[in-house]
Amino acid sequence: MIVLSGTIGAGKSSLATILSEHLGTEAFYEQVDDNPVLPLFYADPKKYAFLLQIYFLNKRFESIKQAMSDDNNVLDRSIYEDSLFFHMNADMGRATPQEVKVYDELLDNMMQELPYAAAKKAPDLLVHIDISYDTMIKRIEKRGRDYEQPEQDPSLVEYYHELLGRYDGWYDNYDYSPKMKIDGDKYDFVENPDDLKIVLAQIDKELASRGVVEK
Ligand SMILES: Nc1ncnc2c1ncn2[C@@H]1O[C@H](COP(=O)(O)OP(=O)(O)OP(=O)(O)O)[C@@H](O)[C@H]1O
Ligand SMILES: Nc1nc(=O)c2ncn([C@H]3C[C@H](O)[C@@H](CO)O3)c2[nH]1
Repeated sequence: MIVLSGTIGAGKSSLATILSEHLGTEAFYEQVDDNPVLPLFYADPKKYAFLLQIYFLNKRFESIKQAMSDDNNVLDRSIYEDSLFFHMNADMGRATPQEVKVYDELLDNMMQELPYAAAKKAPDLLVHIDISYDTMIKRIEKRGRDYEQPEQDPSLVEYYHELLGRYDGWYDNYDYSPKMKIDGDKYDFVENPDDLKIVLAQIDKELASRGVVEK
């Protein structure tokens, strides 16, 4: 299983579709537009941060179990990033220490079950899409989900800066599997076919060097 990581609007869903088609495998997506808790969270983060987190954790576990059935299936965000989001929100006062404790213990418990439930514990490769704040905002505007727009809620400017800052340290410390970075500012793999070729070649090279066989 290949896992994509990156901040909001980095292009994970787009790359998951492209990469799974390229490899002839299946993509597994984070539930967003049909997620009933997400709009509630953006409207009242303090009230809904914990519920949203449990929702994502449950869905992610389900996706991982399915995606792990093939080496080259593509998952469009890692379970470790869910934890990053939650701890950031908790540090912003949107979850109590008790909620954090319950979440961390539940996550730990679920991770211990993964090798049995999914036959494997870690992804074969993590592909991190790295983007700047400006790119992030452009993509969020392009996609146009109301509740994500800083124009509607100016406090999101700080939220997004904080999130991006945490992602840098997160990627540097990530050591659950082999990892690689894609420059999402430089390569417009959604609209530019030449850029897409370069990005796919970078991933193919990494997969080959890791001995993950292409279909
Ligand atoms: N490399 C790219 N070049 C140009 N546009 C892009 C690129 N990547 C993504 N986009 C556009 O940015 C928007 C967000 O992309 P996408 O939904 O793939 O992001 P995501 O990382 O899955 O976001 P989220 O974490 O919020 O689910 C979409 O409109 C998409 O078409
Ligand atoms: N609070 C919180 N915790 C998560 O684990 C999490 N994962 C994703 N998201 C939000 C970001 C995008 O708006 C949208 C799509 O990625 O969902 C999250 N929000």
